[in-house]
Amino acid sequence: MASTTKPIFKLTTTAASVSRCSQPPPTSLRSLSFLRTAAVSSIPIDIKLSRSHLNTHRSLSVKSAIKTVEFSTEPSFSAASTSDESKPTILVSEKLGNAGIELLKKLGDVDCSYDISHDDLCKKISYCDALIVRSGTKVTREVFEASKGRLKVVGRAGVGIDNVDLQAATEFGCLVVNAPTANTIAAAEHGIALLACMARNVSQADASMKAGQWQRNKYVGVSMVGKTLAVLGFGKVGSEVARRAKGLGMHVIAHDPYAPADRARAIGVELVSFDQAISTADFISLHLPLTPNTKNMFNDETFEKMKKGVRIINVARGGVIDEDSLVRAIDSGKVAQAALDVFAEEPPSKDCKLVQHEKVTVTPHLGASTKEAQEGVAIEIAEAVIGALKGELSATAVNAPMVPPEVLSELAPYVLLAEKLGRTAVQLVSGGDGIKSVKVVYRSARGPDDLDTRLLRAMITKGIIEPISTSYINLVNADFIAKQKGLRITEERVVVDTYPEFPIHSIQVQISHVDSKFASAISDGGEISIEGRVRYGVPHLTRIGLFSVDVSLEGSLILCRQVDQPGMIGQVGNILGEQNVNVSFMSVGRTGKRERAIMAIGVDEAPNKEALKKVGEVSAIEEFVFLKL
Ligand SMILES: NC(=O)C1=CN([C@@H]2O[C@H](COP(=O)(O)OP(=O)(O)OC[C@H]3O[C@@H](n4cnc5c(N)ncnc54)[C@H](O)[C@@H]3O)[C@@H](O)[C@H]2O)C=CC1
Ligand SMILES: O=C(O)C(=O)COP(=O)(O)O
Repeated sequence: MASTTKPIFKLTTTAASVSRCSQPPPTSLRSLSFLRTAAVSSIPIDIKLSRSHLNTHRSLSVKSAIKTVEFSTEPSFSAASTSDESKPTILVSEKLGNAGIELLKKLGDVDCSYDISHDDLCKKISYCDALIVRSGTKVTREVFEASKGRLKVVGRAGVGIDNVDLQAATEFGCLVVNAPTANTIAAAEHGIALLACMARNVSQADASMKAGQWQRNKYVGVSMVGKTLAVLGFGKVGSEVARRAKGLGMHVIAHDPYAPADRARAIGVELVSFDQAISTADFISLHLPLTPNTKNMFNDETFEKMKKGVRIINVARGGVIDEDSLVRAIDSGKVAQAALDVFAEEPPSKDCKLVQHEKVTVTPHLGASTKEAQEGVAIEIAEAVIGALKGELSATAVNAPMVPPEVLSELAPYVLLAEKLGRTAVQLVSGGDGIKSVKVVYRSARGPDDLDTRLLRAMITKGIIEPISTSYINLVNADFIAKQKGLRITEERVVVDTYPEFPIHSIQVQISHVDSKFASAISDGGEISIEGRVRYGVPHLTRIGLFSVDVSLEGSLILCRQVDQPGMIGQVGNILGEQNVNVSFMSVGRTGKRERAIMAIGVDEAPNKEALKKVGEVSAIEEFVFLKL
C-alpha cells in the first residue's frame, strides 16, 4: 500500500490563447478565463499551462515545492493518474447508499468497514486518503494523528459535523466536507412525524395494543391545529418543518439570530427572541447545530421559562438538551411530553430515563434514514469527496473558505504568483527576530468588495512558511499555522486605474523588522519589499526594493546589484554559460544611467558553488543572492 501521498493543491488548466503583449488587452482576458475546472485543495501546486501562443503545444509544468531547502516533495496523488499505486483509498465507516459507493469505486479503492471500532479506525487510517462517516463515527484528534498526514479529506455523509474534531482536522490540513442538503426533507418529515405521533400518543397506544390492551381513554391526545409551534433554528430543516406545520394549521414562530427575515415572511413565520419563542409555544421543535453555544441550551433555567404543558421535539442533536433537566421538567409536569430522535450519547445507555419514560417517544436517530435521503446523501458526499481528492475546492467545505468556481478560475494564475512571491521574499531574509509581520498589498482596478483574497493570502503564507518549517500548508491550515508561528499577515487593497477585467494588477509582499541578505531588497520603509504581476499567465517579479525588474518567477533566480556599466550581462552570462547553466530571463533595473542597477537573471539549472563564487568576484557586483523558486 503506497503511503506516500501528500496533501495536494492542484490547479489544472489549459490556455486557449494568450496574448504576447505585456498587458494583454481585455478581449484576450476572456480567452484567459480558462480555469473553469481549476481545482484547489492542498499542496503542492502542480500547474500545467499549455502555451498555445508559442504554437508548440509545449506543456509548461511549474512544480512549486520541489527545490526548497528543507521541504521535499514526495509523489503527490493525482486522481487523473491511472496507476493503481496512486489510486486513493477511501474508508467508509458507516452504511452509505450504493449510488455513492459506486461513484467512489470509479476513483479509488473503497473499503467499507461499517461500524469499525475507534481503535481499528486509528490503525487503518494511515492507509487512507479519505474517510466517509455518518453520525456514529467519532473522528477525534487521535484519528488525525494516527493518519500521519495521509488523510486528505473527511466526508460527513449528512449535516451535523459535531462528531468530527474540526480544529484537529484544520491543524492537520485535512479538509472536512459534508452533505448538507440531501437529508433536509427526511429530517423535517421525521420532525413532523414525531410531533404528530407524540400529540396523539401513537407509540404508547401501539405498544399497549401489542400488549393486549384496548385503552381508548388513556391515550386521548392533543390537537395541533391552532397551537403555537416554536421552531428553534430556522435553517434548512427548521424552515421545512415550519412549512409543514403551517399546513397542519399551526401558528409558527421561530428563533434564529442568523435567519433571513424574508425567508420567514415567505413561509408565514414570525421571527422572535429566544425567550419569546420558548415562553409562548405549545410545541417546541429543535433544529440547531450542536456547538459550544448550543450545548445544554435547554436546561433547568430554560425549562423554567416555558409554558406549563409544553411539548418538545428534538431531531437535531441530543447535546442541545441537558437530559437530566428534561427528565426533571417532565416529572414536574412543566413539560408534558417529549419526542426525541437524538441523544447526548448514542446509543443511550439501556437504563436511560428518557428512553424508558412513558411520556417520551423515542427513535434511534432516524431523521435522515429514508431510502431517498440516503441515496441522495451518498451521492452528495461521494461527489464532494471525489472533488476534494481530485484537488477541487468543495462547495461544502466545512473548515476551509468556500471559493466559488468562477472566483477560483479568475484567481488561478495569481495563486501561483502569490506563493512564488512569498517564497522569494522569505529567501531574502537573513536575520532579525524571525518573521513576525508581513504586509500584502494588492493593486487592482476592482473595489475591495469585489476581490476575494483568502486564497492568495493562504498561498503567500504557504510560500513564506514552507521553506522554513516542516509543516505542509494548504488553504485549510494556512491561517492556523501562521497564527501558531506568530506570523501576522495584514492585507491592503489599493484601487488602481487599469483593466478591471483583471482581478489583480500586482501583488506586493513586505516583510518588516528583519535583515536582508540582499540589501537592495529593502525599501524606503526599511522592510523587504518585492512585487510581482502575472504576464501571459506566468508569474513575474516586477520590483525588488526600489528597483523595477521584469523576470519570470520560474526555476531559479540570481539577483545582483552592481554599478551600471556596459558588459555586465555578458560577463555574468559567460560564467553561467561555462557551467552549462541556461539563462531563461534577464532584466536590469536601475536608479539612473551609470548609477546603481539590479540585474535579475532567471536560470533553468541551479549554478554550482564555483559559478556563484565567480559571479560574486565580478568587480562591479556589490552584492548578489541566489534564490530557488
Ligand atoms: N436527526 C437527524 O437524523 C438529522 C439531524 N439533523 C440536524 O438538524 C440540525 C439542523 O440541520 P440543518 O437545518 O440542515 O442545518 P442548518 O445549518 O441549515 O440550520 C441550522 C440553523 O440553526 C441556526 N442556529 C445556530 N445557532 C443558533 C442559536 N444559538 N439559536 C438559534 N438558531 C441557531 C443557524 O443560524 C441555522 O439557520 C443539525 O443539528 C443537524 O445535525 C439534520 C439532518 C438529519
Ligand atoms: O445529517 C445529520 O446531521 C444527521 O444527524 C444524520 O445522521 P446519520 O447520517 O443518519 O447518522
